[in-house]
Order: sequence, then C-alpha cells, then structure tokens
Amino acid sequence: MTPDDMKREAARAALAHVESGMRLGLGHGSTAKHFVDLLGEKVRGGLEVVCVPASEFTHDQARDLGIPLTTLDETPELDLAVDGADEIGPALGLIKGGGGALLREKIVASAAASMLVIADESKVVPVLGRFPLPVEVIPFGFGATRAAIERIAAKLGLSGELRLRQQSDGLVFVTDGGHHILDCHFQQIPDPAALAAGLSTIPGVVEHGLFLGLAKGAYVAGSSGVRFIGPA
Ligand SMILES: O=C[C@H](O)[C@H](O)[C@H](O)COP(=O)(O)O
Repeated sequence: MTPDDMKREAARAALAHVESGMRLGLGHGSTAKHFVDLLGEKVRGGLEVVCVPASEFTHDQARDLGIPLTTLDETPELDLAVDGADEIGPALGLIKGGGGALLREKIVASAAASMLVIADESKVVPVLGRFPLPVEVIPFGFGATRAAIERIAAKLGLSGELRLRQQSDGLVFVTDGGHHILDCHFQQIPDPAALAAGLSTIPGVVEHGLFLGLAKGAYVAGSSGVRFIGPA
C-alpha cells in the first residue's frame, strides 16, 4: 500500500461515521481530499448531508462533486468535522496547517460536536514538533509579531528557525484569510498547552496550528490496516 492508499483507507473508515441528515465540516489537504471524494460517491448514492468546507480548494472540490454546501453563518453548529493532520501526538494533540488552512480548519472543528482525524501512520509521533508548527500572522507588524513569538518560545525553552512560508515561485504564501504563515522549527514541543496559551496572547497571531482537545478520535492507516486512536 502506498501512503496515498493509506490516506484513502483512513478516510474510508471515517466515512462510516457519516449518516444522512448530518452537518459536516470538511478539512483540507491530501487526506481530506480522499474523504471528500468518497463522500461525493455516497452523496451520488443518495446520502443527504450538508457540508462546510474549510478551504477554497475543498469548497471547489466538494461543489464539483455535487456535495451540498452551507456556511457557518447559515449552519453554525456541525455534527462532525473530518480532517487530516501533520502530526498526531499524545492525547490526540495535533499539529495542523501544513497546507495553510489551519485558521478555517480550527473554526470548523470548533463548531463541530466531534472531530475525527484521518491520517497515515507516519503522522503519529511521541512528541509534537518535528513538523514545523505553522503560526498564522497578520502582515501588519510582522517583525514585532515574529519577535514576540521568539520571546514566548524562549521562555518555554524552545528555539529554532521561524521561517516565513513561501510558495514554490518564491512569493510569500497568503492564506485564504489573507494572512501569512510562520513555520516554527522547534523540533520538539514538550508542553503544547503552554505554547498554545502563550501564542494566543500575541495580537499579531491570528491562530496557530496546535489543535488541543479538539479531536475525539483518529483513524490511522498503516500497511497492516486501519487502527482507531481514541481519547486517552
Ligand atoms: O492546512 C492543512 C491541513 O491542516 C492538513 O489537514 C494537514 O496539513 C495534513 O495534510 P495532508 O493530509 O496533505 O498530509
């Protein structure tokens, strides 16, 4: 099985939680894309759901598949959000935002009664932080915001490069919300809750990619099949 096959199998497992009448949040990324594809097949077969996509990309994919869409303005409460992750750590703590969609993903996940993560086995880690933590920042005051993040990190004993995300053409990456992303190469984040609390005090930080206490379970696919990680 290729890593892409594994992602699809994890997505298929999560699909078993979807019932007619549900209001769903759809995440972003290569694993979430499989979920949306499979959901589209179910919708063509008669499943009735309404969905809030967490990115413009997912919106267009779902629309093209004929999946009924809504917004959090029309439908402020969702039953279930299904999304990928860049890392799955202890207690289902996550790093997300590798694809730049962390802000809308967190808004969508927070509006849902439950969030399920879908991933291949490579995403499961003993300590978060090997994947650079994406922090979404307002362009105004960028230098001051960056310095504030470094100070908060240093207080927690964290160091490493804070890299402004760029596209492959060298232009600065801009999120769907019009913000920039600083990828923080901390390597290890032993106390994610303390870092999340610190980052939330910085005015120029819109949101960060630490998803703590949001996921209720994860379907993780490896070469020997799919396993479920539940709450500790
Ligand atoms: O911003 C992107 C999201 O948080 C993705 O869910 C995350 O990066 C995982 O993406 P993938 O499924 O492509 O590994």
